[in-house]
Amino acid sequence: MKVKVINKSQHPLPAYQTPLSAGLDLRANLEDPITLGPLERRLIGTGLFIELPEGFEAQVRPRSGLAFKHGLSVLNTPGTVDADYRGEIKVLLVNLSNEPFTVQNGERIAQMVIAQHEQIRWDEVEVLSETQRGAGGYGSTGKS
Ligand SMILES: O=c1ccn([C@H]2C[C@H](O)[C@@H](COP(=O)(O)OP(=O)(O)OP(=O)(O)O)O2)c(=O)[nH]1
Ligand SMILES: [Mg+2]
Repeated sequence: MKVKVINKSQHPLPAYQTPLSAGLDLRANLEDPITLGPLERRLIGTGLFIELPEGFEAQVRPRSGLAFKHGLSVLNTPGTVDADYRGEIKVLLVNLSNEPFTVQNGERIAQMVIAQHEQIRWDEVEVLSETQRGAGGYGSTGKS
């Protein structure tokens, strides 16, 4: 599927790193490096603007390597980029470690997965169907 994109960043377009990758790595588009202290969060621009077809969203997710090695995550993961959004795609990065982390210009800080979704119409009723689970949740089925 083709997706319209405007690239105002200093970097190449996000690319799939392997043939079957789901995520396109997003690069920080910065004038200067940004240091995130412990528990600090920053909205980091990518310089990218996209036009998704109706029925699609882009999900902004953490990279597991950065999470594992440096405690870096995406605070609102999965971030939701709506198909009618025309602003810059941004990444809400958070440092969940005890050490400061410096984001360099061009660093791959998150990944974006394009996903299909439904829009619903409500069918408001008084009763829902009965199921084995019923209202059980939060560990109701036990551990083993
Ligand atoms: O990680 C993200 C999440 C959102 N957005 C952009 C695209 C999205 O369409 C818009 C609004 O996001 P969301 O609906 O999550 O935020 P909100 O707090 O509900 O704001 P709004 O009232 O503008 O919908 O912000 C990003 O660029 N990156
Ligand atoms: Mg919203």
